[in-house]
Amino acid sequence: MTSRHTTSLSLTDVDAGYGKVAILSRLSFATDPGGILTILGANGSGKSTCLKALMGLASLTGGTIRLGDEDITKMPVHRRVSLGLGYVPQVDNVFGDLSVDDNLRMGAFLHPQETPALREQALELFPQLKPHLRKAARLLSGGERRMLSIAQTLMIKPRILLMDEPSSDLSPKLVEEVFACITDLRERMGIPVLLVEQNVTHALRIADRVIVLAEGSKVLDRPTEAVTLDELGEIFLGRHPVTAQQD
Ligand SMILES: Nc1ncnc2c1ncn2[C@@H]1O[C@H](COP(=O)(O)OP(=O)(O)OP(=O)(O)O)[C@@H](O)[C@H]1O
Repeated sequence: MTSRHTTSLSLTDVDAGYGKVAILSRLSFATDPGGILTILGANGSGKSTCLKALMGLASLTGGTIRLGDEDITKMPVHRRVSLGLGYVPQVDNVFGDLSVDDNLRMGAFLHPQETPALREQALELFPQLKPHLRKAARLLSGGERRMLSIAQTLMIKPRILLMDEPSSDLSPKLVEEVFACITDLRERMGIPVLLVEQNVTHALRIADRVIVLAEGSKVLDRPTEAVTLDELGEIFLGRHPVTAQQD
């Protein structure tokens, strides 16, 4: 693991939402260097909003966000990206009419001289893309497009990856493949991952730590081995006492 990836991304007492609609309430946590932290919660609990707040895509009405020692609370999205926040949104962000290769090359806009090396590294992690390099991205399968979306984000040399439901709308086989890729990129590149997921079983299998949100607030924050599926089920159904501390 390189020192690039030891940076922590942290939120302190963050209130955020959309215009006047408040969604997140006094949310605080920090990522662990090189680990996979998963954010779980029922539909509408604020998981995606949390990633959007970190990227500057939701409105913050309170609190601070830091990347390492740097206060990024008021930074525009493009500066957060240039500092190394890699965001893979839930909806594919690939350019359908461009070839797979051009999509990858465009991802390297921050490091144009390093395009060939970054491209090679991305294709090593996602060999499934190699036979399709000349194909328009819209012709890829859902799973291949998801992989291209992750590979394209890797081209910015992220210090941390924020992934919003990478398994959504994929067949069970493709879900396995995407999760294997996430584990692989953590192991081979040491990039910390903040993973929002609906697929609780898979997320628990690969994550080092789990945060659960309910109605925009953190109600659980623990190492994965200290979390049970029964307990999560109770929280999702709203029948569990609030235990926000990391214990
Ligand atoms: N652009 C928006 N404007 C207003 N409200 C929004 C907007 N986007 C999301 N919301 C609302 O914010 C709340 C939290 O949504 P969010 O997408 O963060 O939840 P989530 O936990 O990721 O849900 P899911 O698992 O269903 O994707 C929901 O009530 C949603 O309707």
